[in-house]
Amino acid sequence: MESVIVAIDGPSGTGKSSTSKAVAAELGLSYLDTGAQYRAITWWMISNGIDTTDAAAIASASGKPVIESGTDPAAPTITVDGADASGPIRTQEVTAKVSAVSAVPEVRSRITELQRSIAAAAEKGIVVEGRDIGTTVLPDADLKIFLTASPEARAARRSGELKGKEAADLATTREALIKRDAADSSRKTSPLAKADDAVEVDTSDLTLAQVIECVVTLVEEKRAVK
Ligand SMILES: Nc1ncnc2c1ncn2[C@@H]1O[C@H](COP(=O)(O)OP(=O)(O)OP(=O)(O)O)[C@@H](O)[C@H]1O
Ligand SMILES: Nc1ccn([C@@H]2O[C@H](COP(=O)(O)O)[C@@H](O)[C@H]2O)c(=O)n1
Repeated sequence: MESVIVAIDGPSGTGKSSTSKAVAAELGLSYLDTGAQYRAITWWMISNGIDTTDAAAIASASGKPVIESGTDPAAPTITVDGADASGPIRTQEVTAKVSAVSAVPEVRSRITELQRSIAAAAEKGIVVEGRDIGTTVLPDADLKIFLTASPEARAARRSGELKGKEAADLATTREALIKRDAADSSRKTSPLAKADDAVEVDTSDLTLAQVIECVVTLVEEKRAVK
């Protein structure tokens, strides 16, 4: 079977990671979480005392960390300078600072190059999820999906996920999602945006299983005409 490249973009909490992992596993493809890479570089900046509001300092340090992503959808990995970063990149501090770090053009060009090389090395194909995959990273992807969902649905999903850990109330979670999306959509360099040729799927009233089935069908249709 021919290799296939699938780009899945959308705002925070729309189901990109869950859907992408499941679709890749079902179709025998690799999987890349590009948000984890931006979180990893943000974590490195914080750990190394770099002021995440200082774009010049971030730009000059952006080439230093070595970030590696494992692309098995059953067990994706992320390391920074050889150390497992999968836990530390999910803290609220990293979530609050990642939009500022990922807006710096030098960070984006470095991470974009890394993403393209990972996609090119995926022999059977890959599902890559993020914010600018269809518009900038892989504009020639075979299939582009843009997932959306209402802020209410997304906040409810996130609150359920955080229960008992760093849980916040629904309204606070909703505001935080909206704020992060606004920052990601308004940055100058490759903002969060739907590619003109992307298929938009509103997941607000769909179960995760329904979204996965929808995307698998779209990939199979593309493969059939390749
Ligand atoms: N269609 C759905 N129905 C109900 N819950 C869902 C659905 N899709 C995803 N979820 C749940 O919502 C939460 C967020 O999903 P996920 O992490 O996949 O979103 P995301 O778009 O990758 O978010 P982010 O960009 O913030 O990483 C998870 O707990 C996931 O299980
Ligand atoms: N292609 C991408 C992917 C992510 N980002 C930035 O990373 C943040 C975290 O992403 P998650 O998917 O893990 O929530 C996101 O808010 C963006 O700031 C990006 O810029 N481009």
